[in-house]
Amino acid sequence: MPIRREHFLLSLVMAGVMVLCWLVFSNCASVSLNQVHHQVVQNHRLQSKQANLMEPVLQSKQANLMEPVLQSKQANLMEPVLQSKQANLMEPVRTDVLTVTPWLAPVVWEGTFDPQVIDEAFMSQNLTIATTVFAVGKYTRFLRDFLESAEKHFMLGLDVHYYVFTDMPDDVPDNVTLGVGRLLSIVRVPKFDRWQEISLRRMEIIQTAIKDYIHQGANYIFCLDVDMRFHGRVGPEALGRLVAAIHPWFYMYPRSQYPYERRTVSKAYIPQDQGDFYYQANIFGGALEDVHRLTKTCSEHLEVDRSVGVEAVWQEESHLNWYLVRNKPTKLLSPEYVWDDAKGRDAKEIKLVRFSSVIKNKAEVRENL
Ligand SMILES: CC(=O)N[C@H]1[C@@H](OP(=O)(O)OP(=O)(O)OC[C@H]2O[C@@H](n3ccc(=O)[nH]c3=O)[C@H](O)[C@@H]2O)O[C@H](CO)[C@H](O)[C@@H]1O
Ligand SMILES: [Mn+2]
Repeated sequence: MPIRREHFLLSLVMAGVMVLCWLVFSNCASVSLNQVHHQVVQNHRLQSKQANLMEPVLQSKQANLMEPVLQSKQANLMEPVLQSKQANLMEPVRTDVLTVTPWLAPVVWEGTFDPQVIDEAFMSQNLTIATTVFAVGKYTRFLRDFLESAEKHFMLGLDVHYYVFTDMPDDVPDNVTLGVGRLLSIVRVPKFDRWQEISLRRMEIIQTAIKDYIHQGANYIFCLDVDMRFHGRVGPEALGRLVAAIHPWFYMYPRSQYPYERRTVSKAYIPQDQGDFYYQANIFGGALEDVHRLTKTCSEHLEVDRSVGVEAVWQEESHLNWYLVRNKPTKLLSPEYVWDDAKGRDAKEIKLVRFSSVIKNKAEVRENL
């Protein structure tokens, strides 16, 4: 019996050892399973964060990794920057002349603008500038110099469409080389008996032309005399909604001495105490709509004057001045843009003559002198 008892005890100890072993083993297994599970979760988390790795967002930004970082940031240096050369803009360049009107329109003088900044601002806009010029009767002789000098200085880099109004299309020079993007159309017009009539009828013809065909193919229009020559840049700095030029003979005078129409019977009448500047009709322009309104109003007023037998003292120029008292130009051109060769080159405020009237023998070229 004692032997059986020993066997029983031995079996009990072995069973205990086995249970212990099982417990130890099962505990180890569960630890390692937990660890695996944990790793899987961790891996899953990492992968989910990197789900977009296949999209080359970061890589494309770093495509030029071999290039120094600063250079890649400066890649845009090659693009034009609208940067004035003048480091301190608070120092006025011109102190000898008026550069802004009381209604805050700029007056364009040499030094008041940076040609490069202006060109960069306008060149990308694909602008077309319609340009009217009348050459009636003997005035066709001025066309060659006018056109050749315009091709050297007028709105270079922009598209220009010249409209030459003439009674003698055969006298329009056909061998003036026009630059790329520049066109010339000849429009036949009647010749009136008096030079004054030829000059003032331009308002009516221009307003009809803008309405009928010019407005379709242009952004701006300039209306120019033909007995003129370009000597210097007349570029997009001259563009604006309504642009007029200050007459070279009157800019130093007080307004009471301007040669406005002073007879109340004329529609161009301006009282002694009114008016800003005296503008010359040799060059005016602007947006098509604004110049259309100007030429239409002036031609209607010229017609009213005609009906009562009145002709303003300086014909269409008097009516232009009347209109501009009530409709202020948004940009004014200094007399650099409408000089007169008869005034010489001594005026110290004129740093650059850009466009000027040539000296002509009026008795010879005009119809009724
Ligand atoms: C200094 C002076 O006197 N200036 C006045 C004079 O300018 P202008 O002496 O500049 O007038 P102008 O003889 O140049 O005539 C104006 C423009 O009309 C055209 N044209 C004129 C006549 C002609 O037979 N054929 C022809 O084609 C041509 O485009 C010419 O450029 O007359 C203008 C017209 O009223 C203005 O009154 C000006 O202020
Ligand atoms: Mn003229």
